[in-house]
Amino acid sequence: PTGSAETNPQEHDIEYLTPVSIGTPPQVLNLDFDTGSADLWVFSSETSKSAVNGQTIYDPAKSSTAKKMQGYSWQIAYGDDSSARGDVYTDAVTIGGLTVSSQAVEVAKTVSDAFTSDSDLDGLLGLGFSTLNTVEPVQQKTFFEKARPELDAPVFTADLRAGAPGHFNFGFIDPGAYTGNITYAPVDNNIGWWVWTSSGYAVGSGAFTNTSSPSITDTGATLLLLPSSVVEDYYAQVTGSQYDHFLGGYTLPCNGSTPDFSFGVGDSGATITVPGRYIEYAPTSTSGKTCFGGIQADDGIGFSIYGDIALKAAFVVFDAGNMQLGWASK
Ligand SMILES: NCc1ccc(-c2ccco2)nc1
Repeated sequence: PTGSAETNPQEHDIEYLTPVSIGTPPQVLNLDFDTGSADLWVFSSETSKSAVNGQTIYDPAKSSTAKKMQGYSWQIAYGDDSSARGDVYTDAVTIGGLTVSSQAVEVAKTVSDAFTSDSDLDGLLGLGFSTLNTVEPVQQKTFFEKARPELDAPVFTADLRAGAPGHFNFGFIDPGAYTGNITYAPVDNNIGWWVWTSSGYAVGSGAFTNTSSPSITDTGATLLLLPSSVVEDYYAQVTGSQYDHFLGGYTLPCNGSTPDFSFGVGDSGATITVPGRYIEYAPTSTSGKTCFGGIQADDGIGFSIYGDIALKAAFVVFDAGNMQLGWASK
């Protein structure tokens, strides 16, 4: 079997939400597919009423296939300081025609304010390695790891688009979704993320700088976070850019003249080019003249984070069979 689901950008492409059917009869929730975590959690009938603000909830009592995992619980905190916790059920979960009959569905009892404020997001679906899963007393598998043995191929792909619907596919690589070749880099899953080594970068039409940096590919992150040396080099070539201490990041004119950013994959010279307009991430004020930069520093994290700003420019293959990450232009 395979699965193919359309994923939709929220305002400013801050996150991408994908419809997921849970239970019998199906309850459809819009989830943030996150290769940077491994919990599938949802707003639910158990979520404190004051914390629900327009989200669609999953109610296990209305599902004939829901089973409570007695004594199981979960609690998660993300890099942006958002968090959630609750109980665990198993139920049927279907994504783009692909069904896992008994998937751990983590129902939220409490969520942090940031989730309450995001009325479009009904939960997250982790696509990181299950060693990151927070369920106790026994860690649970992700949807992909549960589906993997049945898939035509042990892969899933992300095809995010700037301001337009894209796709998450499971079990196959769509040859029509990319141009040129897919270049693969080995993945080290020891810390649970999809970790690979970027080989360098170029600014605009400038020379390529060879510099290896450990990176994670994170569909649940909005921006492209890179080593400060790279970020300083990039913005030094962006007229009118500056570091805004109040905002805690670089800003630049949103005037369409921002240079592209290219990053290297593997040592065969393959690169992915992020158009400069993607790096004019979002206006910092109603005047719309200044934008917050889509490229920021990865200081203090320990590796670079290739989030949606980079992913929008590529077709990405998460190949668990060969433990490798494939990048292609599109
Ligand atoms: N990188 C995982 C992730 C995804 C979304 C969110 C989030 C917070 C408020 C709304 O959304 N936080 C963390």
